[in-house]
Amino acid sequence: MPRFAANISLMYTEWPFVDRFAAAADDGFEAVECQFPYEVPAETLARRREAAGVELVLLNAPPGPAGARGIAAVPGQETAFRASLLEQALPYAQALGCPRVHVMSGFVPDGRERADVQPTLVDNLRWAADEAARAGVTLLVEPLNGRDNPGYFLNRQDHGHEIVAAIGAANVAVQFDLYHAQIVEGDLSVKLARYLDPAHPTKVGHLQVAAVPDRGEPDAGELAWGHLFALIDQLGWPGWVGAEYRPRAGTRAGLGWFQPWRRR
Ligand SMILES: O=C(O)C(=O)[C@@H](O)CO
Ligand SMILES: [Mg+2]
Repeated sequence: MPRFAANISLMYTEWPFVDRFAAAADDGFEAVECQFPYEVPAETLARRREAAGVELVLLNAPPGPAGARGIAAVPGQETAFRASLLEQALPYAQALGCPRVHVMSGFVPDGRERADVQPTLVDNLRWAADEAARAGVTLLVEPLNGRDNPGYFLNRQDHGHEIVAAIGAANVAVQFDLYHAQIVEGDLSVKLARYLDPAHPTKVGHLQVAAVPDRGEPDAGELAWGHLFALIDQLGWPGWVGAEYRPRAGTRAGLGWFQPWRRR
Protein backbone atom coordinates (compact mmCIF):
# COMPACT_ATOMS: atom_id res chain seq x y z
CA MET A 1 0.00 0.00 0.00
CA PRO A 2 1.33 3.49 -0.85
CA ARG A 3 3.33 5.13 1.95
CA PHE A 4 2.61 8.83 2.25
CA ALA A 5 4.94 11.54 3.52
CA ALA A 6 3.41 14.86 4.60
CA ASN A 7 5.01 17.88 2.96
CA ILE A 8 5.56 20.13 5.97
CA SER A 9 6.28 23.22 3.86
CA LEU A 10 2.75 23.25 2.44
CA MET A 11 0.89 21.26 5.12
CA TYR A 12 0.87 22.03 8.86
CA THR A 13 1.49 25.73 8.27
CA GLU A 14 -0.75 26.32 11.34
CA TRP A 15 2.30 25.24 13.39
CA PRO A 16 5.78 26.83 13.57
CA PHE A 17 8.11 24.92 11.24
CA VAL A 18 9.96 23.10 14.03
CA ASP A 19 6.67 21.75 15.46
CA ARG A 20 5.44 20.29 12.18
CA PHE A 21 7.34 16.98 12.55
CA ALA A 22 5.41 16.20 15.73
CA ALA A 23 2.09 17.44 14.31
CA ALA A 24 2.46 15.12 11.30
CA ALA A 25 3.48 12.20 13.52
CA ASP A 26 0.42 12.80 15.73
CA ASP A 27 -1.75 12.41 12.61
CA GLY A 28 -0.18 9.05 11.75
CA PHE A 29 2.47 10.05 9.22
CA GLU A 30 5.65 7.97 9.47
CA ALA A 31 7.54 10.34 7.19
CA VAL A 32 7.62 13.96 6.12
CA GLU A 33 9.27 15.93 3.31
CA CYS A 34 9.99 19.63 3.09
CA GLN A 35 11.02 22.25 0.57
CA PHE A 36 13.55 24.72 2.04
CA PRO A 37 14.51 24.10 5.69
CA TYR A 38 17.43 26.54 5.79
CA GLU A 39 16.02 29.17 8.16
CA VAL A 40 16.34 26.81 11.12
CA PRO A 41 19.70 25.28 12.11
CA ALA A 42 20.02 21.68 10.96
CA GLU A 43 20.80 20.44 14.48
CA THR A 44 17.54 21.92 15.82
CA LEU A 45 15.53 20.28 13.07
CA ALA A 46 17.35 16.98 13.55
CA ARG A 47 16.45 17.00 17.25
CA ARG A 48 12.80 17.79 16.55
CA ARG A 49 12.55 15.18 13.81
CA GLU A 50 14.04 12.51 16.01
CA ALA A 51 11.85 13.41 18.98
CA ALA A 52 8.77 13.14 16.74
CA GLY A 53 9.83 9.72 15.45
CA VAL A 54 9.34 10.52 11.75
CA GLU A 55 11.69 10.14 8.81
CA LEU A 56 12.56 13.09 6.58
CA VAL A 57 12.53 11.59 3.08
CA LEU A 58 13.11 14.65 0.85
CA LEU A 59 14.37 18.22 1.02
CA ASN A 60 15.20 20.78 -1.66
CA ALA A 61 18.60 22.30 -2.34
CA PRO A 62 18.57 26.11 -1.81
CA PRO A 63 16.59 27.94 -4.51
CA GLY A 64 19.25 30.60 -5.24
CA PRO A 65 18.76 34.39 -5.21
CA ALA A 66 15.36 35.96 -4.43
CA GLY A 67 12.78 34.96 -7.02
CA ALA A 68 14.88 32.11 -8.41
CA ARG A 69 13.59 28.53 -8.58
CA GLY A 70 17.02 26.93 -8.52
CA ILE A 71 20.22 27.69 -10.36
CA ALA A 72 21.47 24.31 -11.56
CA ALA A 73 20.66 25.09 -15.22
CA VAL A 74 21.73 28.74 -15.09
CA PRO A 75 25.04 29.45 -16.85
CA GLY A 76 27.34 31.61 -14.72
CA GLN A 77 25.92 30.29 -11.41
CA GLU A 78 28.12 27.18 -11.22
CA THR A 79 30.19 28.39 -8.26
CA ALA A 80 27.10 29.41 -6.29
CA PHE A 81 25.42 26.11 -7.14
CA ARG A 82 28.37 24.07 -5.90
CA ALA A 83 28.66 26.10 -2.71
CA SER A 84 24.93 25.71 -1.99
CA LEU A 85 25.20 21.97 -2.34
CA LEU A 86 28.35 21.54 -0.25
CA GLU A 87 27.54 24.12 2.43
CA GLN A 88 23.79 23.71 2.80
CA ALA A 89 21.93 20.92 1.00
CA LEU A 90 24.23 17.99 1.76
CA PRO A 91 25.02 19.01 5.37
CA TYR A 92 21.27 19.41 6.08
CA ALA A 93 20.54 16.05 4.43
CA GLN A 94 23.22 14.35 6.49
CA ALA A 95 22.22 15.98 9.77
CA LEU A 96 18.59 15.04 9.19
CA GLY A 97 19.23 11.55 7.80
CA CYS A 98 17.50 12.58 4.58
CA PRO A 99 18.30 10.33 1.60
CA ARG A 100 16.96 12.56 -1.22
CA VAL A 101 17.67 16.11 -2.34
CA HIS A 102 15.62 17.80 -5.06
CA VAL A 103 17.86 20.07 -7.14
CA MET A 104 15.83 22.74 -8.90
CA SER A 105 17.07 23.68 -12.36
CA GLY A 106 15.75 27.25 -12.51
CA PHE A 107 14.37 29.46 -15.26
CA VAL A 108 15.77 29.55 -18.77
CA PRO A 109 17.61 32.92 -18.87
CA ASP A 110 16.17 35.58 -21.19
CA GLY A 111 17.43 35.22 -24.73
CA ARG A 112 18.60 31.62 -24.21
CA GLU A 113 17.06 28.35 -25.39
CA ARG A 114 16.65 25.19 -23.29
CA ALA A 115 19.18 23.39 -25.50
CA ASP A 116 21.78 26.12 -24.76
CA VAL A 117 21.58 25.69 -20.99
CA GLN A 118 21.06 21.92 -20.75
CA PRO A 119 24.84 21.23 -20.69
CA THR A 120 25.13 23.48 -17.62
CA LEU A 121 22.54 21.38 -15.78
CA VAL A 122 24.12 18.09 -16.85
CA ASP A 123 27.65 19.22 -15.85
CA ASN A 124 26.47 20.60 -12.51
CA LEU A 125 24.55 17.45 -11.68
CA ARG A 126 27.40 15.14 -12.75
CA TRP A 127 29.67 16.95 -10.33
CA ALA A 128 26.95 17.01 -7.65
CA ALA A 129 26.19 13.30 -8.05
CA ASP A 130 29.73 12.38 -6.96
CA GLU A 131 29.50 14.62 -3.91
CA ALA A 132 26.02 13.32 -3.05
CA ALA A 133 27.11 9.68 -3.44
CA ARG A 134 29.76 10.24 -0.76
CA ALA A 135 26.95 11.47 1.52
CA GLY A 136 24.62 8.56 0.62
CA VAL A 137 22.16 10.94 -1.05
CA THR A 138 20.16 10.60 -4.28
CA LEU A 139 19.62 13.79 -6.28
CA LEU A 140 16.30 14.41 -8.00
CA VAL A 141 15.18 16.62 -10.88
CA GLU A 142 11.51 17.50 -11.01
CA PRO A 143 9.51 18.63 -14.06
CA LEU A 144 7.28 21.56 -12.97
CA ASN A 145 4.30 22.86 -14.88
CA GLY A 146 4.83 26.07 -16.84
CA ARG A 147 1.50 27.60 -15.80
CA ASP A 148 2.64 27.97 -12.17
CA ASN A 149 6.31 28.35 -13.16
CA PRO A 150 6.53 30.20 -16.50
CA GLY A 151 9.96 29.81 -18.08
CA TYR A 152 11.07 26.94 -15.82
CA PHE A 153 13.70 24.79 -17.55
CA LEU A 154 12.19 21.37 -16.88
CA ASN A 155 8.50 20.69 -17.64
CA ARG A 156 8.12 17.19 -19.04
CA GLN A 157 8.72 13.70 -17.65
CA ASP A 158 10.52 12.51 -20.79
CA HIS A 159 12.87 15.50 -20.57
CA GLY A 160 13.60 14.68 -16.91
CA HIS A 161 14.52 11.13 -17.90
CA GLU A 162 16.65 12.44 -20.79
CA ILE A 163 18.61 14.60 -18.33
CA VAL A 164 19.06 11.67 -15.92
CA ALA A 165 20.31 9.47 -18.78
CA ALA A 166 22.78 12.16 -19.88
CA ILE A 167 24.18 12.43 -16.34
CA GLY A 168 24.56 8.66 -16.15
CA ALA A 169 24.90 8.40 -12.35
CA ALA A 170 23.09 5.76 -10.29
CA ASN A 171 22.14 8.34 -7.64
CA VAL A 172 20.28 10.78 -9.91
CA ALA A 173 16.57 10.19 -10.63
CA VAL A 174 13.33 11.96 -11.52
CA GLN A 175 10.84 13.34 -8.97
CA PHE A 176 7.48 12.54 -10.58
CA ASP A 177 4.88 14.98 -9.25
CA LEU A 178 1.46 13.92 -10.56
CA TYR A 179 0.09 17.46 -10.07
CA HIS A 180 2.58 19.00 -12.50
CA ALA A 181 2.50 16.02 -14.88
CA GLN A 182 -1.29 16.14 -15.21
CA ILE A 183 -1.20 19.87 -16.05
CA VAL A 184 1.59 19.51 -18.61
CA GLU A 185 0.96 16.21 -20.30
CA GLY A 186 -1.67 13.93 -18.67
CA ASP A 187 -1.82 10.22 -19.52
CA LEU A 188 -0.69 9.54 -15.95
CA SER A 189 -1.54 5.82 -15.83
CA VAL A 190 0.61 5.07 -18.86
CA LYS A 191 3.45 7.24 -17.58
CA LEU A 192 3.38 5.68 -14.10
CA ALA A 193 3.51 2.21 -15.65
CA ARG A 194 6.37 3.24 -17.95
CA TYR A 195 8.57 5.09 -15.51
CA LEU A 196 7.97 2.97 -12.38
CA ASP A 197 8.83 -0.20 -14.31
CA PRO A 198 12.04 -1.50 -12.65
CA ALA A 199 13.29 -2.35 -16.17
CA HIS A 200 13.12 1.31 -17.27
CA PRO A 201 16.71 2.48 -17.78
CA THR A 202 16.28 5.72 -15.84
CA LYS A 203 14.58 5.81 -12.48
CA VAL A 204 11.92 7.69 -10.55
CA GLY A 205 13.21 8.48 -7.05
CA HIS A 206 10.11 10.02 -5.49
CA LEU A 207 6.41 10.59 -6.23
CA GLN A 208 4.27 13.55 -5.18
CA VAL A 209 0.52 14.21 -5.37
CA ALA A 210 -1.99 17.05 -5.15
CA ALA A 211 -5.40 17.68 -6.69
CA VAL A 212 -5.65 19.34 -10.09
CA PRO A 213 -6.36 22.14 -10.67
CA ASP A 214 -6.46 23.58 -7.12
CA ARG A 215 -3.39 21.84 -5.61
CA GLY A 216 -5.52 20.83 -2.63
CA GLU A 217 -5.94 17.44 -0.95
CA PRO A 218 -5.71 14.39 -3.26
CA ASP A 219 -9.42 13.64 -2.93
CA ALA A 220 -11.05 15.88 -5.56
CA GLY A 221 -10.54 17.56 -8.90
CA GLU A 222 -9.93 16.01 -12.29
CA LEU A 223 -7.84 13.00 -11.20
CA ALA A 224 -9.30 9.60 -10.18
CA TRP A 225 -7.40 9.11 -6.92
CA GLY A 226 -8.73 5.64 -6.12
CA HIS A 227 -7.48 4.42 -9.48
CA LEU A 228 -4.09 6.17 -9.23
CA PHE A 229 -3.31 4.99 -5.68
CA ALA A 230 -4.33 1.43 -6.59
CA LEU A 231 -2.10 1.60 -9.67
CA ILE A 232 0.90 2.88 -7.68
CA ASP A 233 0.33 -0.06 -5.34
CA GLN A 234 -0.09 -2.60 -8.17
CA LEU A 235 3.11 -1.37 -9.78
CA GLY A 236 4.89 -2.23 -6.53
CA TRP A 237 6.26 1.29 -5.95
CA PRO A 238 8.70 0.81 -3.09
CA GLY A 239 9.25 4.49 -2.32
CA TRP A 240 7.36 7.34 -0.71
CA VAL A 241 4.51 9.43 -2.07
CA GLY A 242 4.81 13.03 -0.96
CA ALA A 243 1.52 14.75 -0.08
CA GLU A 244 2.58 18.11 -1.47
CA TYR A 245 -0.64 20.07 -1.37
CA ARG A 246 -2.13 23.23 0.14
CA PRO A 247 -4.91 22.21 2.53
CA ARG A 248 -8.20 23.80 1.47
CA ALA A 249 -9.57 24.38 4.97
CA GLY A 250 -6.88 23.51 7.51
CA THR A 251 -4.46 20.59 7.56
CA ARG A 252 -6.30 18.37 10.06
CA ALA A 253 -9.72 19.12 8.60
CA GLY A 254 -8.47 17.84 5.24
CA LEU A 255 -6.92 14.52 6.28
CA GLY A 256 -9.93 12.34 5.41
CA TRP A 257 -8.17 11.13 2.25
CA PHE A 258 -5.28 9.77 4.38
CA GLN A 259 -7.29 7.62 6.81
CA PRO A 260 -7.37 4.44 4.65
CA TRP A 261 -3.58 4.68 4.24
CA ARG A 262 -2.57 5.27 7.87
CA ARG A 263 -0.13 2.66 9.06
CA ARG A 264 0.05 3.85 12.68
O1 LIG B 1 6.65 22.66 -6.55
C1 LIG B 1 6.87 21.45 -6.42
O2 LIG B 1 6.14 20.61 -6.92
C2 LIG B 1 7.98 20.95 -5.61
O3 LIG B 1 8.13 19.75 -5.49
C3 LIG B 1 8.86 21.88 -4.93
O4 LIG B 1 9.88 21.20 -4.29
C4 LIG B 1 9.45 22.94 -5.75
O5 LIG B 1 9.63 24.00 -4.86
MG1 LIG C 1 6.57 18.66 -6.36
